Amino acid sequence: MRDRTLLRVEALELHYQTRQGAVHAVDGVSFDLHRQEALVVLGESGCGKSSLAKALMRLLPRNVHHTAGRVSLDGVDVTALPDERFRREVQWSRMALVMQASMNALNPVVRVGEQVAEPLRVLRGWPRGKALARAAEVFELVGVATDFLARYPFELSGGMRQRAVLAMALVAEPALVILDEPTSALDVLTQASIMNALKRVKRELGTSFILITHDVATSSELGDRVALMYAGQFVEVADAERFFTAPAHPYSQMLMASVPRLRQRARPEAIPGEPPSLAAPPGGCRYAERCPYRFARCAQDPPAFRLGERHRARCWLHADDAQAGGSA
Ligand SMILES: Nc1ncnc2c1ncn2[C@@H]1O[C@H](COP(=O)(O)OP(=O)(O)OP(=O)(O)O)[C@@H](O)[C@H]1O
Repeated sequence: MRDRTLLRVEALELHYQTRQGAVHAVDGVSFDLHRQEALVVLGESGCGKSSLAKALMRLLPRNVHHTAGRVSLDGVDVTALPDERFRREVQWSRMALVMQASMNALNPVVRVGEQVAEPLRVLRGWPRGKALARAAEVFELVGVATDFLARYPFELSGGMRQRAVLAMALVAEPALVILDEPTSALDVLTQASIMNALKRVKRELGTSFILITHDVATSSELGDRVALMYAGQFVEVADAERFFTAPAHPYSQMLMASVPRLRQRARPEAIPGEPPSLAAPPGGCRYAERCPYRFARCAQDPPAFRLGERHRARCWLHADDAQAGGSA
């Protein structure tokens, strides 16, 4: 039987060089992603979500200070591949990224259909007609009428442009698509309809997704699993249902309490304080400063304790509940 695990990430690090010193944007992130599974990476602005996407895709800016860790796709360690092979065999063809605000990055003078078909021409060398025919199919899958293929980006609404960008990422049928804030610039109805289109893609093409967002409502739409990121680290990874109903980490609990609900008497709570600077992250637990349960042990860096099947929380409060196999 084929292994269910599509992606395995172990101790991934990405630090940037800045005038203030090294910024620890991704600092020891580990997780697994199964085939046809959607993992939501949730976190406040600046916690390192986009950097994680860039590290996975190896789209690194020039001021990288240090990278480390291991990324395996389909059981193959892709971190070991030289850049040229990674670009040829992995980037975009097996693992694609829809970057933040990419709907504004479509080429204004090229018809949308040509742009959606381009990955097939470049990556697979398909002739124009065949690539356009496939682009039309993917267009329909993400909810765009095929006559839009002949239009220019300025003739499309924001929602349609975002779907075109999704179609471009999906057209070569990568096993994994990373979506960085794919709907944050759109109105709620358009957001909902794009989320529905993504669910259809997941079902029909069997694609796995990593959905990056700061919005809890968006995350609950598509996510099978949730990873909560704080100051460059994953503080909790759990099944979505577990995360939304019984989160284990104090930060996850505060985050859930800060989400306004329709039938709620008590006012949603804001989380006091601010995340630490990633240029000088504190030793010990990075959330300790803001945590109401802080105790002496939090001065040491907590490992990710294993609380159940594929459930981990990086918090000393769970040291005693951790299952055999302990931290990981
Ligand atoms: N090229 C870079 N050089 C230096 N620092 C960077 C660079 N890119 C990002 N950072 C810093 O790294 C940290 C993480 O940034 P990142 O964009 O990954 O966070 P994010 O969670 O995606 O935030 P947002 O939701 O606002 O996009 C921030 O402190 C940011 O200022």
